[in-house]
Amino acid sequence: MTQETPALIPISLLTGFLGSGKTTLLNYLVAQPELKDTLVIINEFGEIGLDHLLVAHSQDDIVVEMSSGCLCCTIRGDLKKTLKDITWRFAEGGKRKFNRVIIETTGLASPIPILHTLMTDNFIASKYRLDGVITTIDAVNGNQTLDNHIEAVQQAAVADRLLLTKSDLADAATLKNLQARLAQMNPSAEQILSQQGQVSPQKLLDAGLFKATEKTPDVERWLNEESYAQPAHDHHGHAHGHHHGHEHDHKHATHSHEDVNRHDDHIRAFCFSFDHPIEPHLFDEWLSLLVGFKGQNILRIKGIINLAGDDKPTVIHGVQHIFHPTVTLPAWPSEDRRTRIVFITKDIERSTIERSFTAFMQAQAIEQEQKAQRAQDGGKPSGAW
Ligand SMILES: Nc1nc2c(ncn2[C@@H]2O[C@H](COP(=O)(O)OP(=O)(O)OP(=O)(O)O)[C@@H](O)[C@H]2O)c(=O)[nH]1
Repeated sequence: MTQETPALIPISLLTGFLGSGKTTLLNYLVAQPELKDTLVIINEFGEIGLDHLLVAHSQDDIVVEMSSGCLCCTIRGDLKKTLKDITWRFAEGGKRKFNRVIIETTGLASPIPILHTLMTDNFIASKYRLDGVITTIDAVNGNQTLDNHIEAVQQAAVADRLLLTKSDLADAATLKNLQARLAQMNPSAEQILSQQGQVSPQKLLDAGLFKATEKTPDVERWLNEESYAQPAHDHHGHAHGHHHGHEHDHKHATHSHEDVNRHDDHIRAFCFSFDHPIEPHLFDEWLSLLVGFKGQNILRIKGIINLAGDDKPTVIHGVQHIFHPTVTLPAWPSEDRRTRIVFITKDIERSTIERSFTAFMQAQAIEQEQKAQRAQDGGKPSGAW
């Protein structure tokens, strides 16, 4: 299924733990000329709409307050309704007044349910596309927050951009430690340092497959598979895996409390490549099985797939068991026709996924051999049965 998505309104999801600088960032961003046509949707938590006032103050006609409480719990209906309403509430003379949306989520929750809503709701998909997830991490308290809150780990793991805030306050060693830790958890997300929310909007926006201004998707940048390590090559037809976050790293973790079982010690980030085209039905079966059994623990999966019988690449993008509708790209972005899939998982080792993939690819090899044999036999019954 081909999707020409550039006309859809990009949505950036802004997440980050309590006090990590989301509002400060938003206040800066909405004042930038590049974002003058941006509508901000803010989740209110608690009775005092401080965030709302702050942002409303800077650009009061573009803020929608979602006041029904925690975005995570009430998201599906509310977010859908809000995204529907704003297309006419913020229109003039039949023309929409915004061309981009930022949703700020509450700092206490995992952004995953929101991602699911954005990826799967038919109405939302007909008008909007997910541009990317921006996660703010407090450079001073980030390490501690990651230690103590699984939500913060989830926020970092699903990010496309990691904005390290308060870098003016952090000492160099703490910052370095945090950066290394985040790179291990989510190698492909670009890390950007900021002070008082100041950051070039271009660094945060257009983080998805499509850019607002260009028709051709930038799949290489989106997948950023190189960040997962250099390919070790073999030609034996199984998956080549590259990974971050193996046991070795635990022992040498730059963490002062060896007894603390850090949430992100459970996170793995790795990449597979596969040289040969894959039979579509086997790929579907493999993915369904994997997601069926392990979906909860797959924080993010992105890939470009070479399906047998199709000269165009297929792009997959999932968060847990929920997948964005498959996109077929108009062409391969380069000469490299390998299937490449990147994973960020919790409590799933690379070897588990590699084994399951290899098993399916062995099934494919057998299937192909049988097909070739049948062709050679000229369709004669084999007599074996
Ligand atoms: N020194 C310094 N302070 C910052 C920076 N960014 C944010 N702050 C301060 O940190 C505090 C929290 O920032 P907010 O922007 O309110 O954080 P938030 O993520 O919106 O917080 P919640 O809405 O509670 O989740 C505020 O007092 C900010 O002024 C920064 O880069 N440097």
